[in-house]
Amino acid sequence: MIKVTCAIIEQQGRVLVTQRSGKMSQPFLWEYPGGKLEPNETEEAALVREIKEELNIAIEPVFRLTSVIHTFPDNLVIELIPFICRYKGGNVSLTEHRSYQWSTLSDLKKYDWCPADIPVLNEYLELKQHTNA
Ligand SMILES: Nc1nc2c([nH]c(=O)n2[C@@H]2O[C@H](COP(=O)(O)OP(=O)(O)OP(=O)(O)O)[C@@H](O)[C@H]2O)c(=O)[nH]1
Repeated sequence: MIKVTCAIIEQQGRVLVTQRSGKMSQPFLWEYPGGKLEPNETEEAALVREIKEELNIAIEPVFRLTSVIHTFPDNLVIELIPFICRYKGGNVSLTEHRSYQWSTLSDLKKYDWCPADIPVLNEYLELKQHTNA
């Protein structure tokens, strides 16, 4: 099973969402940016590294949500490990993705998400409803 970290990056009540490019697997679907853990890397370190590589911004992972085990049609299995993250600085510049948006919470459900991200989105919105954080 491949461990993949992903970041729910918050800034001023909005969340950064990214669209996969036509060259990637799951082309044009939306996701939380992130990527695979390297050997001996912590989840948090992998996420900070991937976000710097993919978006050129600095983040701080703050709160881990429940991970999601997802099996793709070709039998690839991933563990998607989400963290709510604080945006620390830098301007977004895309190196791999097709596009990005700072989405309001109420718009998040409108995106065409990677299937593995749906339970993450639901848990996140549930948490936000109950904490008002
Ligand atoms: N980064 C990221 N990957 C996700 C999400 N949801 C999801 O199913 N994945 C899947 O997790 C795997 C690892 O993501 P990745 O973005 O590091 O993949 P990669 O470029 O190294 O390889 P690949 O795109 O050729 O598969 C991919 O198969 C990707 O489709 C998500 O929210 N964020």
